[in-house]
Amino acid sequence: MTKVKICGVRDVATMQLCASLGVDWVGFVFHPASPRYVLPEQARRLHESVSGGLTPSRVGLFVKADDKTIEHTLQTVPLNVLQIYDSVERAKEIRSRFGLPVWLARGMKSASDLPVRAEVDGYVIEAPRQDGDDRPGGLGRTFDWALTQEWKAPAFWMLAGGLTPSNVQNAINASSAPAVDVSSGVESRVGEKSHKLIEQFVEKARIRG
Ligand SMILES: O=C(O)c1ccccc1NCC(=O)[C@H](O)[C@H](O)COP(=O)(O)O
Repeated sequence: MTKVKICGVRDVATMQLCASLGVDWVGFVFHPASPRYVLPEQARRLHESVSGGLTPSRVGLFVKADDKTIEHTLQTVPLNVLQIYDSVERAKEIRSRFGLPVWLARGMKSASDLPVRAEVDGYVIEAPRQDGDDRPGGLGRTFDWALTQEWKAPAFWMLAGGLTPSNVQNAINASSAPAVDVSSGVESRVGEKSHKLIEQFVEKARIRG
């Protein structure tokens, strides 16, 4: 079954919905410029609101964050994975310093942007940045999913960027992605998750193509 990550979770009700649906990962955005930003203390409260049962793994998103920021975050909320918007070298450094799996986000302009060696634990394969973007992800923008169809992925990866309940099945079929990641496509407005859209997305993503 295709795995699902719901990114940009900011409120208890959405966290609890993700847990009840058996979502595989939730993403907390620790990038202050994001409309989905959460403080580490908020993320801890979200985590505590579902702990005890079967809970989604917690992915922390960091954009060019320094060690101090990551350290403070990890002291406040237990994370399972660090999703990094930075260089391969910095991603490796973070992995060895904090001892947690690191996923590196990669924007796809062409198939040559696809990683050929496993430099980190996983890749979030998404749309490329464009001039004027105020953040590196969570922009609801797609790319050509067929780029990954024949790719021999060297490590775990997930497909991200512009996915919605309406296109996620096509996206999985076209890309052969083992996991999908969504934020904007399950929101009623930027930063506000829609429970109905999350339920629809999870259901569609799990249908075998
Ligand atoms: O969501 C943000 O505002 C954000 C800010 C900085 C770095 C990453 C951010 N989001 C990444 C994601 O939510 C997902 O990994 C992915 O890009 C899916 O985004 P979307 O196209 O909105 O579904």
